[in-house]
Order: sequence, then C-alpha cells, then structure tokens
Amino acid sequence: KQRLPAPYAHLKPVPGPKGLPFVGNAFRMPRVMEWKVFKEWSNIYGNIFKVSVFGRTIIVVNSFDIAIELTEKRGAIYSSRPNLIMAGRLMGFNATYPLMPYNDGLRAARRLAHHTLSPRPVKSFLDVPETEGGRWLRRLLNNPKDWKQAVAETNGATTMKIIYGLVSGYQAGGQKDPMVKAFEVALHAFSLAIAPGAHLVDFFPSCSLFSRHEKCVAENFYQYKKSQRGFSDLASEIWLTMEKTRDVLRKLKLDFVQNQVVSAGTARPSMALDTLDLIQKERNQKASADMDEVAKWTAAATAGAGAHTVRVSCLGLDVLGARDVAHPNVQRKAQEELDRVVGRDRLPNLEDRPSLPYIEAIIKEVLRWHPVTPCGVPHTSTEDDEYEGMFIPKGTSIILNQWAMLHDTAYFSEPEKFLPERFLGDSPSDQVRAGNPYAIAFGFGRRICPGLHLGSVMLFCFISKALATFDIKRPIDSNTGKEYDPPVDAAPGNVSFPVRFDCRFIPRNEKAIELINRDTEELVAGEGMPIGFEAPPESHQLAHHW
Ligand code: HEM
Repeated sequence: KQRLPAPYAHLKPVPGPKGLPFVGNAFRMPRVMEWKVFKEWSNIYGNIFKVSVFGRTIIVVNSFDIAIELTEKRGAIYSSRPNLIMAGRLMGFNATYPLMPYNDGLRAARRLAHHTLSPRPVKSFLDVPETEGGRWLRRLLNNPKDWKQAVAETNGATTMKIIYGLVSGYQAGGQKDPMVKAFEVALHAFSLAIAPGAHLVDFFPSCSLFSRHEKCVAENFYQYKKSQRGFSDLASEIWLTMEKTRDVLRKLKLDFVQNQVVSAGTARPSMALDTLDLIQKERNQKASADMDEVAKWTAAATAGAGAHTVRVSCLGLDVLGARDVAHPNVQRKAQEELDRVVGRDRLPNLEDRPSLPYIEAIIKEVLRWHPVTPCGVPHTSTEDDEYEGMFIPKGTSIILNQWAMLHDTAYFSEPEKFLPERFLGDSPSDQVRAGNPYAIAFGFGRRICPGLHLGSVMLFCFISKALATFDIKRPIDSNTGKEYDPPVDAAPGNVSFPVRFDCRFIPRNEKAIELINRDTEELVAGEGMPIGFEAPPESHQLAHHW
C-alpha cells in the first residue's frame, strides 16, 4: 500500500492496474498503439489512472476536462517534461526546447518561436506553404510512385524555408535534401525515444553512477532486453542512430543562424533572422549573450518539430484515400466543393479557405481520426498536488491521451468512422472546445504546439491542392491485379506514422495536369548545402519504418 506524505495522508492514490513488486506494470505496458490500450483501461480505472514502471509514476489522462484542469488551470505545476535519459541525455535532445523542463530557457525559446509563428507574424510567410503545396503536386505528377517522399519533401521544405530562409547556395526541398533527411532522422529518433516506458535506462538514471560512460549503460540495457525479451530491431537501430542524431543536432546548431546574417543579401525573411533581430534589439537594453545559443537551438528544434509532423496528417489523408471503399464519398464531396467554389481553372489558395467548409471539416477529421501524437508529448508535474481527492506526486509524468479524447463518444459519435460531416452545420466543435480537434491535437496549456497556426495553414494548402488535382486510389495487388485495402495501423513511436501502406495518386483529368504544369513552381535540383552542414550518413536506416 502506497504511503502518502503527511499533508496528503488523507488522500487516495490515483487508481490503476495492480503491479508486481519492483517492476510495477512494466511488463504490461503496451508496446504499440498504447493509446487504444489506455482507453480500454480507462473503462476499468476511470479517466485518470496511474501505472507505475520501476518505481516511476505515470498518470494517464483520457478526458479533455481533466487535461484542461491540470495543464491549463494548474499550468504553473504541470508544464514540465520528464527527465528522459535516452532522448535527453544520450541522444542530445535536452538542449532542444520540446524536451526542456519548465524553466527560463524554455520560456525564452517559446518567446522566440512565437515571435515568428503566432498568428499575426506567420502571415508574412504564407506564400511558402502556397508555393510548396503547388510543388507537392509536381512531385506527385512527376513521380507518383514516390508519393511518400513527395510528402516528406513538401513538409520539410516548407518548414525549412520559414525557419532558415534561403541560405546562399542552398535551396531547401530539393531532391533528397540533406536537411530534410536530417530532420527526419532526428524526429524519428525522438519519437521512438520518448514513447512511454520504451527505454529501461529512463527508469534507472542512477545506473550512470556505476559507469563513467552512460551510453555503455544504455547499450547494456539493450543487450539485456535483447536476451530477455526477444530481439527488437527497433531498439538496436535507435542505438546505432543515437550518435548520428547527436551529430546532426550539433551541426544544425553550428552557427547556422549567423550564416543567415552573413548571407543576408540573399536570404529570405525567416524565423532565424527574426529571432536575431529581436535579440539584437533586446541586447541594446540588457546584455544577454546566452540568447544567441537559445536562438540557434530554438531554430533547430522548431524546424525539427515541424519538418515532418504535418506530413503525418497528410499520410492520414492518404490512408483515407487508399481505403476509399470505406469512405467513398469524402473525396467526391471535397472535389465537388472545390469545383463549385474555385473552379477548374486555378488551384485553391488560402483566400478560398473561408468558402471551403468541407475541406476544413476534412482537416479537422484528419487531425481527429489519426492524431499526429495520439498520446501527446508527456508533461511532468513539478509539485505535489491533489486532484479530486487523489494524490499526484511531484515528478509524475502525465500522458495526455489525445486519441481517447478525440474518440470520446460524448463529442464524436461513431468515432472510428471518418466522417467530416460531423463538423458541418451545428457541430459541437463550434460550441465546446472538447469537440474541436484543434483544441486537442496540438497539445495543451503552456506547452501547446507553437506551430499550430502554421500547421493548420500547411494542412489546408497541401490537402486542398491535392484533392483539387488528384484522385487518391487504393493500391493494386501485383499478383491478383485487383485493388485492396491497405492496413491503417500505426508504427511504433510517439509521433504516429501509419504503418507502411501504398496508394495511388491519379491526376483527375487533363485539365489538372495542365494546371499543375502552368501554375506551380518548378522543382529544383537541390544543389548546394547549408553552410556548416553535412548530409547524414547514407547508412541510416530508421526511416524505413515509415
Ligand atoms: C499537424 C501539425 C502538428 C501537430 C498535430 C502538432 C502537435 C504537437 C503536439 C501535440 C505537441 C506537444 C504539446 C504538449 O506538450 O502538450 C507539439 C509540440 C511542439 N510542436 Fe507541434 N504539431 C504540429 C506541427 C508543428 C509545426 C509545423 C511546428 C513548427 C514549425 C511545430 C513545433 C512544435 C514544437 C517546437 C513543439 C514543442 C513545444 C514545447 O515543448 O514547449 N509543430 N506539437
């Protein structure tokens, strides 16, 4: 029986599955699609329950109201991040603000990010997602089989251009862009490293006392896991990539922002320039040499977090297209709306957005049906607390189960179905926040995604342009020659990429091809390399899981 500290002795512990001595619930922790298992467990233990893994408490929150109560109303004590040895110290993500505790460094980084990404300033960058959305169509047209690469390049190039602008000699988003690739490596490693309960080393930080080389400790744990629990390809791949990821992060930081200023004659406006400008102004008031460092890391971390996340939602849309038998009318209705409002003589653009409610509804449904981070990014409490008569100790990791909230039948009837119509007419999404995917899918409180507005704009540009010009069809089985339904499961990791699947992008008609050739910018060869940056090694294999 858990003993509570004196001032909280009258409280109950948060309920949860019974665990074994010492290991707690470690062996019951789901390895894939944990959000579904957590939702099932909430039927037994309630919308807030506890699991413990090797003495560490993790609380899972499955309801929007509780998430808001903790992360917004009590934001002062629920806005930190867990101290993750694998992702933070071993992989080097500690220096990036998505993993920073709630401290001055984090606040400074978020302030810099908001300076460019909040709704007003981001308006001056909207030409980028428009142009890159057009280029996505070109990529799809030129090489339809490589549609996954096309999504990656489009998302990566858009983010990269907004964060870093155009560094002389380097055009973001070219074929096999090294920066886009580097961020893919970094985000994937991050995603795998922060999955709940994924790494034993996270539960034994004190092990580093026994070794001067923490990474040897981590490796030993992997060897241990390998012998005890069957070989995990994923674990060994992360291990191999850790060093490389760290390298990539170091290089991205390397005076990258200053290079922007040096080449300011050719550089586009960018977050990098914005932040330097802001720092310069503030420096005139008070000296803050550290801010240069903060600015470099903020740019790298924001690019890393944004370079591939919108892509997940686009992939969600592709899954939908690929399974169009299950959702036969969605594309037809979207295309009917696009043809009626925009016509077939031009591509849709952001000015059309208010007149395209069905496209807007699709975006909301994509965010809801296949959230980018179904379990959110864990928050951590920094003080002991009481919630509804239950004790939540300081240092508890809080998993905000977005998937459960976005599949709550109180707000979304038949939640497993892809039904954009639920957001039309008198939809609860307009009346209650709990019914609006934007209020959930981008996280909560003081850690809410700073890329929300940009993400939303990118989703509109990419999805509306693709649906205006292409039909997304089910793949064809090469043996039978017949169409089939690909799976819709998620690959392991905190950022939920769908498992490998295939689909076909077919131009809707000759007019669509004409439009793409006439109205979108040509693709560039991707020459040049950002100054001070090397491509990640070709040997990197992680991406194949996506
Ligand atoms: C569909 C698109 C996106 C979704 C669904 C999404 C979702 C999220 C979520 C759920 C979080 C965690 C929030 C929390 O801790 O409660 C987050 C954090 C973050 N996102 Fe996004 N994101 C998207 C796009 C972007 C873009 C485009 C950028 C940058 C340009 C970006 C940058 C970040 C950063 C830097 C953080 C860390 C914030 C912190 O820890 O304080 N995201 N995002």
